[in-house]
Amino acid sequence: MSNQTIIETYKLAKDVYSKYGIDTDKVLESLQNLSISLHCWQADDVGGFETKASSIGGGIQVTGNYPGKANTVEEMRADLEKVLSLLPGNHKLNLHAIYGEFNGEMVDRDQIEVKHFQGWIDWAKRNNVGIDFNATCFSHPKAEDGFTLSSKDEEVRKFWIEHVKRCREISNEIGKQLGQPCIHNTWIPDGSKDMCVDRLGHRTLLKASLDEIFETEYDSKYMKDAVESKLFGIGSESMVVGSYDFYLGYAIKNNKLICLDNGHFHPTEQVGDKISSVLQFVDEILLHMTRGVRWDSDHVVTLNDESTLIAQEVVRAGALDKTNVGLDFFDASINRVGAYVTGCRAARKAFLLALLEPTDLIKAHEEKGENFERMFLLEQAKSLPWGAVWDYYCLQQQTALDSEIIDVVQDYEKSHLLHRGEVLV
Ligand SMILES: C[C@H](O)[C@H](O)[C@@H](O)C(=O)CO
Ligand SMILES: [Mn+2]
Repeated sequence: MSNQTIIETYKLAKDVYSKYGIDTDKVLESLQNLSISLHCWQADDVGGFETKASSIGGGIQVTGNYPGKANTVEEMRADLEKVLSLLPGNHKLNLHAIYGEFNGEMVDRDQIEVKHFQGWIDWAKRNNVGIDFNATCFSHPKAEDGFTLSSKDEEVRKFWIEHVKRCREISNEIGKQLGQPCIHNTWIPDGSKDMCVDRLGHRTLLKASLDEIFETEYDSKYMKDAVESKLFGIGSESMVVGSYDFYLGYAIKNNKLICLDNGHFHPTEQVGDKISSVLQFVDEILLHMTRGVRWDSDHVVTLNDESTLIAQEVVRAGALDKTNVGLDFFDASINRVGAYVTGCRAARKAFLLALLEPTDLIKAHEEKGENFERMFLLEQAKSLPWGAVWDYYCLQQQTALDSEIIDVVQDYEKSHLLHRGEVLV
């Protein structure tokens, strides 16, 4: 499609939306202000750059051995730069602590420092992105029995407390250097495969660990804390210490962000439905947008009912400025750059659709009890010409159109990904 056709089609779409009271130019401004945090771990199957790499643990699993995994920090940065070039809008990079540059040194998790992440901070400046950060409390010998911050082994618990404290300190420094808040998210794998009778004991220990970790207060200009719950993991099917009840209570009481990962709930629960509830009690939320498929919480995001409802509920609540959008998926069975591009573009499309929704009109019907009319308009909104608005946005942002993505990703696969070492699973 020529640029001229895209512009003309956009004008027609703009006209259609204006009849529903929607100003598409304003919508695109809001969409541009939405920053999406791109998780680094899709590039290398949650491997990281520690010298003594442990295999992935903590109840998460990556399946597949598609060629082209990023094996070095340079390869990962090249992939991320390629991905960013194919995404419209603003972004952050979401780093895990295992992605430091340790230069062949064995640096254990309780020893990490800002200097190990300086290369990423400089890279972020060059690429005009912010950074978010995560303690890595899994894939480590001291996490092998399934407990970290809630461990009854005091030495193990102290080790992980020190790790998370250091991660918060690093996050604060990242925020200072980049001049924007770095969200530090705490997710731990702790849980039990089978019936655990001392749930109270483990949860009491987790609370005590978090209280100790959060004793140091940082300026929210530079760093903010989030806590992430989970329903179950592989090997923690019967009890997860950091459950939703636990962390929602903790976040409300201690003024932390609650991280809502939509792969971490029962499949019939809707994270979209939780947003207007939790926002009554917490100032901000962190989203981990993902796609749960049966037992797996981490398939690539698509524009499905779930991602759509999440975005709609954020926008309907007027809560874009209270919502930090992150992605969380890892699929090693397909081209990883393609996975990023699909997932991130789908997440942004969900927000575009939500911003284009004629919510005031629909609400007016709802308030009159006209529920057929509400349902019909919601259906109609699905086929309004939002694709024309998306294409125009991509053009405006000087990034590839959907129709160009497959070729670009295939070219990169041929020129870069296929020349990398074999992925051994
Ligand atoms: C690697 C991430 O920290 C991890 O996916 C976490 O956010 C999670 O969702 C665990 O299931
Ligand atoms: Mn997550």
